[in-house]
Amino acid sequence: MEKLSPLSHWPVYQRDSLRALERELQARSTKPLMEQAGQAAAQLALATAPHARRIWVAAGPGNNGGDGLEAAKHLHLAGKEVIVSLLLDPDKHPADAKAALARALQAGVAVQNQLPSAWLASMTEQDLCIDALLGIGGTKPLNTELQNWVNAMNTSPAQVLAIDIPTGLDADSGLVPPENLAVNASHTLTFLAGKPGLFMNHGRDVCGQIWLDRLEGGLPAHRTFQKPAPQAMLNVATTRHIKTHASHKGSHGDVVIVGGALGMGGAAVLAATAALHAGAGRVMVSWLGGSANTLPPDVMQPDAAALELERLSVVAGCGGGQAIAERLPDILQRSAHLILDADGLNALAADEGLKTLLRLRGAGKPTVLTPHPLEAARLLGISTAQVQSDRLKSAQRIADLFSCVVVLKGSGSIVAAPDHLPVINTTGNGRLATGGTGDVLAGLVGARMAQGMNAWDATCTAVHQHGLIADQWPADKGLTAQHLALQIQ
Ligand SMILES: NC(=O)C1=CN([C@@H]2O[C@H](COP(=O)(O)OP(=O)(O)OC[C@H]3O[C@@H](n4cnc5c(N)ncnc54)[C@H](O)[C@@H]3O)[C@@H](O)[C@H]2O)[C@@H](O)CC1
Ligand SMILES: Nc1ncnc2c1ncn2[C@@H]1O[C@H](COP(=O)(O)OP(=O)(O)O)[C@@H](O)[C@H]1O
Ligand SMILES: [K+]
Repeated sequence: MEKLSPLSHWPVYQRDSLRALERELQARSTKPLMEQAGQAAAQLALATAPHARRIWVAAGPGNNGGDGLEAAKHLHLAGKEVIVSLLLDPDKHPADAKAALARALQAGVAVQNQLPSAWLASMTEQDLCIDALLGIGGTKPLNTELQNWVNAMNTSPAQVLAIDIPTGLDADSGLVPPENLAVNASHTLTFLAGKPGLFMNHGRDVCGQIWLDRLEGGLPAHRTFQKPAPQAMLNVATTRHIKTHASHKGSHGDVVIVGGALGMGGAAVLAATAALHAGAGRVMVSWLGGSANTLPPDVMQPDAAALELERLSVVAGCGGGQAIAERLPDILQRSAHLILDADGLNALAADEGLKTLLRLRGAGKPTVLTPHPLEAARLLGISTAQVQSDRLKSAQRIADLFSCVVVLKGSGSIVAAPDHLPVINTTGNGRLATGGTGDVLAGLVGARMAQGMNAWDATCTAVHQHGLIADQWPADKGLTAQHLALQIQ
């Protein structure tokens, strides 16, 4: 069993591929997967709620419920006071879950078909609820009974361990539909591989600490098998730019921020500060009508005409307003490396000519696009809700459309590029949802590219580091974009 950490490099599968993986693994495993899953859940329950006296297992009608029944059996045998509430649909009860029910009953587990309300009312914080209602088969809104059971878990003082995914959360999208509700878990033990929904949108809020058991314990040691391809990977190993002794400022690359229209100078300052602290050799701002007297003295302010874009990492669009559109044809054609952010992306979305120029840049002049969901929606000509309902696909579509590296920002940032498996970044949190943190990210990507990283590595590394700084931020100190930029190393 593995605990999710910023370094976890787990494969991530959507529902259909998970089913295929499950079939392949089940066919080769000497031990039924459900038995392994139930045992792992019981083990985690005992480790995370060691003083639990009472354990309530809410079990659903499918195989997720079967996992819960297996766990209940082990916990009962470990001496815990266990009640299983089983929402049974006898006609549809899968064979594995039926067998798990028989084993639990035989072991003496108390199984009933309703909420043990009085018993639940006397649970304490040390006790435990196990959510085995729905797993990856939960695709429809919860019916009233399921909602009542989820409510009982969410209002209990006891901890909640969700099996596979918290009930109510969509495994693929990470969304909880507005008319729905989801289990609010303290821990989630997921099986086989990561599911995209655990790491994005509402998933980040309802999963608590995430754990993975790949259920490979029953594979004969000498047998390997070709797994179906995952849809994404979590994180990638990050690299640091080391400044050698025998280097000078010219060795670490030059970044220019083209941004800061009148009244929006702060965005350019933030991007420049980030690039500076990330260790770029020289950082410049080319103003788009604004100016800021808060610009660090180490940042240069050259004339636009004097910029040698052909040898620069250009971060364009931060606080760019309408003015960026005029500069973009030149920037798109000449910049050595380009990071297009904010109003630069809005200008691109509105102009077919700019889109053509972007496509013409090709691989020789690498480009990174850093849209948030609304900017992504404009680029794709769809709604923000459509982007959020399949963040992996949306990021990949933009990457393929423009042959660029793309970061789709937000809860669970995605990095995508043509011919790459997308990466879901697991660092970062809601404290980043404050004005200007996106400008900081754009400046950081610019610095990493200036320092010689390719666009993919630079972007993955920057997104990871940006989120990690936010995760390590002191709980009693407000996070602002400016202070975030100052923390970059
Ligand atoms: N078959 C196996 O041996 C294994 C199964 N596993 C578990 O099995 C889960 C998937 O099992 P299933 O495919 O049976 O799916 P689930 O157990 O997630 O749910 C399917 C059942 O719930 C019902 N349902 C779905 N949404 C509902 C709603 N809104 N209101 C009322 N009923 C609803 C469906 O009609 C169906 O009966 C995984 O998430 C995982 O927990 C894993 O342990 C791996 C091994
Ligand atoms: N809920 C969240 N969880 C994790 N990261 C977030 C969240 N909200 C925003 N972020 C991150 O904060 C940054 C915000 O960028 P952006 O939306 O462009 O804001 P701005 O334009 O104000 O700089 C992005 O890196 C994004 O991924
Ligand atoms: K569940």
